[in-house]
Amino acid sequence: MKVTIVGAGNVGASCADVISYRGIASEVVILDIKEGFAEGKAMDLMQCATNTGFNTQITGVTNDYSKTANSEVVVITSGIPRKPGMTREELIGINAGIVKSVAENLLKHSPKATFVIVSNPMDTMTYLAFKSLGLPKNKIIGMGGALDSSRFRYYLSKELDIPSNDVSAMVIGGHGDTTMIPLTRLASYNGIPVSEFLSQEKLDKVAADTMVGGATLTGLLGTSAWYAPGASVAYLVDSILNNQKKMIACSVFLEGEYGQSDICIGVPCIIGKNGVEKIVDITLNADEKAKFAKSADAVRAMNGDLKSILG
Ligand SMILES: NC(=O)C1=CN([C@@H]2O[C@H](COP(=O)(O)OP(=O)(O)OC[C@H]3O[C@@H](n4cnc5c(N)ncnc54)[C@H](O)[C@@H]3O)[C@@H](O)[C@H]2O)C=CC1
Ligand SMILES: O=C([O-])CC(=O)C(=O)O
Repeated sequence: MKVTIVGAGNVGASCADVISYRGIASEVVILDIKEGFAEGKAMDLMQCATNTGFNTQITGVTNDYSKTANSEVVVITSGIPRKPGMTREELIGINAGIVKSVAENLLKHSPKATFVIVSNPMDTMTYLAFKSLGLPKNKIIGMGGALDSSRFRYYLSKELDIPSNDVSAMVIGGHGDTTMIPLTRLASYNGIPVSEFLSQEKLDKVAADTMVGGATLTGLLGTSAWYAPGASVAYLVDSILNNQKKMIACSVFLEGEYGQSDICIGVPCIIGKNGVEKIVDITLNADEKAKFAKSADAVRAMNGDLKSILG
């Protein structure tokens, strides 16, 4: 099973690391535009093989798309990350052109691949990929919800003083500081609603911390996060390649679900060998519905900036 990751930077390399370490794919190709960079990352990662015990073959290439041929999954992390004080949306000017050309090159060599879009602003980059590639909607998946949900579970677990894996919780909506919707009402501690254990004030603080989780890390690190993003992409790729049919919040093209159309935004999806196997259209309460509509308005406004690039 072959996976290509474009962008050998922080997120791309971290993703390749988790995919190989966990044996998710037999072959990983990392491609970057910077001469020698992907080759160097691949060599460094391959030199982990004997000490961590993996058998995945990792190859690095400089802009040679022929080496990506017949990948089952392609991951796009190429583009610039934000710096402290910036929003993800500010990256659109540079990243849109990069994502479009990278996606088109990948498609030429792997026409059957499922595309996973990571570059920010992710929902708009996913919409761009969907509109420019002409692939069926199940083949284009934006990664953001898996990461945001893991941060939500982290913040809840800290507040509850329990292991993260005992928390079940999901974030839907846009992958932006103000557009994410942590579904607090549905979050549970081993099946028991978290509202049984935490005050509304504490739950509101957890939701607010989750929404700015990426910005908090960008402030601390000087660039955006990579370990949890890389692991979240690997988790998604695992569900595709190994047909796990996990339910994961992903940015996907909607046609009426959640009252929205002609937009890519985060909703719960069943992810398997066909990419998006199913969109899980749950009933939101009035407050959640209003938040979702507002989030979609913001994402749609950002998509409007693609007019010149989509023609
Ligand atoms: N959706 C999500 O949840 C997350 C998204 N991101 C986004 O992922 C992107 C990458 O972040 P990092 O890895 O931290 O950045 P980075 O700067 O470490 O790596 C980006 C890599 O892309 C390469 N690149 C640029 N243009 C290219 C092209 N045309 N073809 C091939 N490679 C190209 C660069 O040379 C660089 O190595 C950013 O846009 C960031 O905002 C980051 C974390 C989470
Ligand atoms: O915060 C950023 O810019 C990168 C990202 O999307 C995340 O870590 O959630």
